[in-house]
Amino acid sequence: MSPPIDMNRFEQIRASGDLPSPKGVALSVIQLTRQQDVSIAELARVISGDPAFVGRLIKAANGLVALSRRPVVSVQEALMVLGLPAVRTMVLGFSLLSNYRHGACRNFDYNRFWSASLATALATQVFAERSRAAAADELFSVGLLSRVGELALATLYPGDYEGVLDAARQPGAPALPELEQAQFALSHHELTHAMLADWGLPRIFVDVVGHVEEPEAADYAEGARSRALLQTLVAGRCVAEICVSDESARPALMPQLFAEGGRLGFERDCLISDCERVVRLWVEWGALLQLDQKTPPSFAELAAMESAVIIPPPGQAAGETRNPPDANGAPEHVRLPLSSGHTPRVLIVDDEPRTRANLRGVLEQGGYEVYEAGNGRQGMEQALELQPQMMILDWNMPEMSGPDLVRALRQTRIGQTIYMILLTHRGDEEHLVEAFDAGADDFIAKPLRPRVLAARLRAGLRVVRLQQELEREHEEIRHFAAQLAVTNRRLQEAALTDALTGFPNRRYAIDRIQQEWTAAMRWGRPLACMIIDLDNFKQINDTYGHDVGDDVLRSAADALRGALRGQDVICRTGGDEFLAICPETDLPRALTCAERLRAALDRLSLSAGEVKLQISASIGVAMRESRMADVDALMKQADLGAYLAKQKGRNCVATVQRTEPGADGGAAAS
Ligand SMILES: Nc1nc2c(ncn2[C@@H]2O[C@H](COP(=O)(O)OP(=O)(O)OP(=O)(O)O)[C@@H](O)[C@H]2O)c(=O)[nH]1
Repeated sequence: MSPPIDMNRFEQIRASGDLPSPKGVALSVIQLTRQQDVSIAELARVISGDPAFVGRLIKAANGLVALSRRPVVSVQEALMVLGLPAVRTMVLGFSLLSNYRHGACRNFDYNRFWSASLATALATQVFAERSRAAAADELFSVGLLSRVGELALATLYPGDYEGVLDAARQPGAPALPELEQAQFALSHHELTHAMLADWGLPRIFVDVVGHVEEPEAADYAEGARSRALLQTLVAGRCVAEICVSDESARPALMPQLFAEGGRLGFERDCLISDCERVVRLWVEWGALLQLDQKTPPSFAELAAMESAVIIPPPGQAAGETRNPPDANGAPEHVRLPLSSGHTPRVLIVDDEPRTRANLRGVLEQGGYEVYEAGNGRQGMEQALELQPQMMILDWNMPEMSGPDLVRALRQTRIGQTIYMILLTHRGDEEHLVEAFDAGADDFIAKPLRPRVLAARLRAGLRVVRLQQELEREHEEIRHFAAQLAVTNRRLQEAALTDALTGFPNRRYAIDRIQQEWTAAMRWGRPLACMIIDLDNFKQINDTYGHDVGDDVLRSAADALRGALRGQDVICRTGGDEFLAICPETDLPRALTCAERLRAALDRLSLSAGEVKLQISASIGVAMRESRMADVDALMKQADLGAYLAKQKGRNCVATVQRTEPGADGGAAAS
């Protein structure tokens, strides 16, 4: 049973028009894929209007063929590899990612949300290859969208959701879905479920996603596909949680990952190697999507230190993982500028107003922007909110001592880079060691001497500036690497593409048919190919000029593309010659397909100015036979077929192989 959804409530929300929804090219692609008779060519044309999506689609397709074939380089090929349902959901996911990467809900960390969704997508995909729960390509998108209800609530009700997220963070607060129900009469996972159903995702995925927050409540039978799917997705989310958590919180999440992996029947080593692969993909994808990611985890190291002692954050018991920090866990959304050109921000945390006033005086004289907090808890909140470059903290304070605050902050991503100076009345060795062990950068004994304090701050500032410089360089490198990846892909694509028709070129064709040959040999599967040679094309060039010849070639390519089956690959191998590679195809089927291509060219109506042009092609067809030595022998047979077709008077299909079922040799013309 899926969780109950108040559809009236959902309809009201949908009617508001504010739900996250695909836009632009993505919307056109989704509408096109709903049509029964959409051609791959038409879809590829629309997709090519969004270069960012082209890159992501090709990368996703390569993720699937990486182990078995040469890289996918064109949109057409990517569409063939992925299939329409997967492409549709993928377009949806990427469109939402592009359009909803920022928003108005201040407590909702959009970057963390997408970073976690991406990791879920990749982990679910990688695990699915092992668990065989579903086609890995579809699971990528299901993973990417599996928490879209959270984004929807943040988009629909930014102000109210801010309050709900805040309330959920308080110690002893009810679970987030309960708070959401109370506020909006709908929880985020119910909304996810309703949105996926509304977008037309396959029923099985919608149901499974509906159960992912409470898998134990799902009553799927042992061995059922839904059960395996749900388990795969739950394990995927577990990996994602580790990826987006602070380094200090990660070890505590490992036992849960091992438990989920165990439920899937994965050996510990296989699980870890899968997770390491997920991390590599997550880093690559994160750069491509320009997400600001946490330092990637090493699952091998985390597995090795599973027994290490974990210091729990305040208010949480060691090993407690029931409510791990989620996309809304830490208020990391405020990214204040870190440039060295800006006035450095200093936060003073001290419960004595007089000390704060003294410090403020010294700091303001030094040109710092000064903020104050009167106790440790406020200090924690303000540090995360303001992201100061430096903090001066008193040792003894109510609620949370200075060293405890330093320790807690060092566990957060923001707190790791703040330069922290602890103040104390005592300057003995024991205090000094304790201060540095807690994670402080410096230590000053009271009473404060303004000149000494100013000198210490200047020294600290040098460290801060160096850190900022490093961070900026990292940022530039990340950005540069992402651009380089895109440029490389474009170059690779250009090197293997025929500029006139957009088809893969001869170089690609030779590689590709060799790979299909090897795969067909290995698995004992049929493989056919055809050589399509336009008839009397020289005459067109000679009579109407090269430009008209080019137009004819483009039109012929479009006609071939539209008439070809999804699994076939077509390349331009010469001036007026094309090669179609047809995996899993025997000779009779290849002949039928060739006849369809011939008819498509014959039907073409072209013109050169006022003159109507008629074109045709001679097509030679051949199929792999066990006696053939290599792929060249196959191509040779197809060539002979094309020659035979020319001999027979052109505009026809021919083969030099026997066409009776089961024939594996001989020579007969069709
Ligand atoms: N317009 C144009 N013509 C090209 C291109 N590449 C090759 N050609 C021409 O294509 C023609 C191919 O002619 P042939 O190989 O003699 O064959 P055909 O005229 O089609 O005759 P049959 O194959 O015997 O039917 C030549 O005239 C080439 O110059 C190109 O990119 N654009």
